[in-house]
Amino acid sequence: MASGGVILSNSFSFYQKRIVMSSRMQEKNGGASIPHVLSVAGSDSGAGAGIQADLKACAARGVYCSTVITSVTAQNTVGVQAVHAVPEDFVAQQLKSVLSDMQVDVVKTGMLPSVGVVKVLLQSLTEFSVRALVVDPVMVSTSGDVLAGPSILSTFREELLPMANIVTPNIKEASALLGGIRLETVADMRNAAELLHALGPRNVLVKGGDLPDSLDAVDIFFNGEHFYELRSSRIKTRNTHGTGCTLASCIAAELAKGSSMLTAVRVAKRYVETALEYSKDILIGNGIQGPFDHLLRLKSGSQSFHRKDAFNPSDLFLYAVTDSGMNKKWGRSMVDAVAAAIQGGATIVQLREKDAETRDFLETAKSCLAVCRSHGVPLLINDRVDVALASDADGVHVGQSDMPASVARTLLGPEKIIGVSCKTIEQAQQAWIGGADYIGCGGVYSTNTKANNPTVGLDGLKTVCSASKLPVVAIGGINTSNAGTVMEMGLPNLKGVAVVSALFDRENVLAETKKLHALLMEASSSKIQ
Ligand SMILES: Cc1ncc(COP(=O)(O)OP(=O)(O)O)c(N)n1
Ligand SMILES: Cc1nc(C(=O)O)sc1CCOP(=O)(O)O
Ligand SMILES: [Mg+2]
Repeated sequence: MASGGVILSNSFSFYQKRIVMSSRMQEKNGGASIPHVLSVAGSDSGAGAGIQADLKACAARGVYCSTVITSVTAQNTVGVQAVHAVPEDFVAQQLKSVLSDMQVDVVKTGMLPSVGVVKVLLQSLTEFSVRALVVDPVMVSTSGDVLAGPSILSTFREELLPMANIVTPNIKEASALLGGIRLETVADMRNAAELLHALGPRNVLVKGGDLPDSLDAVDIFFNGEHFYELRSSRIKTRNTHGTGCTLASCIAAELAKGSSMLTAVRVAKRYVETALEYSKDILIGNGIQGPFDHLLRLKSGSQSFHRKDAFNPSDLFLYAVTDSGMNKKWGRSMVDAVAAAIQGGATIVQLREKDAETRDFLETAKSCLAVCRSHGVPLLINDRVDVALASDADGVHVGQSDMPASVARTLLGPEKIIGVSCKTIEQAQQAWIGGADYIGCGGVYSTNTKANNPTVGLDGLKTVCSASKLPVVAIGGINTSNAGTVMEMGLPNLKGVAVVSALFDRENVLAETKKLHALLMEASSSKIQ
């Protein structure tokens, strides 16, 4: 790991490269790589927090979790009765055993009970590279018991935080890390986030759950450039033991899957909120603070947790955008057209129904969603956030004159996919700030499908791709004669092409999609060589 932390890019190239690099080994072993978090934390015998919470949170998010135990606590819903620190050289041995054998994507830290343990961890991170370090600076348990003494503060400040991609203190921890400053308002939290950021972590999340007099739980996320006030409703429950560990583990899990930092934080907050709501009435233990149930999705049947988890940018590879006029012209239903495109190799579908009545659009969306879900292909809705919400589609695509991405994000929540059309660097930057997952850039060539659409050309595409912090899909006049040219340019962040007429203004959607898919595969393999 480079000093100053691991650069966690918003592009997924490192992750994808790692998969490619390890694929030979997997082929040999006949297996597939899965995202991997290593939790370096203490054990909680009551299993609400610590290593046990981390294991459950990662399992719930579909990520493998290995563990290095720094301390064993005798603990229940009443409090911490005893702490037994694991000897530092044995912590070092555990780190070596895991990191020398397994490809860990993200390390997440919890209870680090001594300066020696922090040093051992830092030493391991210089020897074995990982993609990101998530630091939950655990100092005091939710029951008020001290888990790491004041002697450790300077090591946290001077050595651990500069290595972190994100640090996630609550109000008390932020205050302790900053020499005991008072944190009583959201403005104080912003100030604390800025001061903590100056210590070196790339991102800071100050958790305001303990802030007095607020109806919502407000957390401040600061990435060194922008502040985000992330609000979630305060759930009335005694079952909040382990929320900090769970949030940090979930952030680590989402990062391991390839999410951007802001998306990881948003998804993690939503997951914790949902888990608290789901478990608010369960009764475990007789103390004042109980654990919650991390594995709700195994029981709830909730659709939102069954969707393929985070957005995968490689889904943009062959993006089929429908047009009802074209399908009518060729005498087929929207569902048949979508099914044929998926069979031909489309990796994501957008319903672009400009003239549909709302009720018809909703019914079509539900039918198409059933087809898409059965093939694991995401379905997005063009323009209509209401239809996306009502149909439980996987997200929306919005343009510059549609609903802003930030508003769509608020309405749809962190787990849905949001795409934004961008022709300029400024629009791409705004899409990223607004919480979009990808951008569509065009018209690359002139098109008859969208009236009065300015063409940006290959140069405009190159400019936007080079500056974008988000994955890009090219659109506009793309067909089997020019898709190869677009992809062979090897533009940064360009993940694929979006097409309307080249698939749907044709007699045989299946054959045309297959042709385009084969061509894209060829173009991307020639790009790798
Ligand atoms: C993938 C993708 N990129 C761009 C667009 C265009 O969206 P917008 O600018 O909102 O124009 P309309 O499609 O609404 O006419 C898109 N739909 N998909
Ligand atoms: C819907 C859309 N958006 C564009 C943009 O430039 O943002 S171009 C376009 C139409 C693309 O259709 P075809 O593949 O038939 O050219
Ligand atoms: Mg639009």
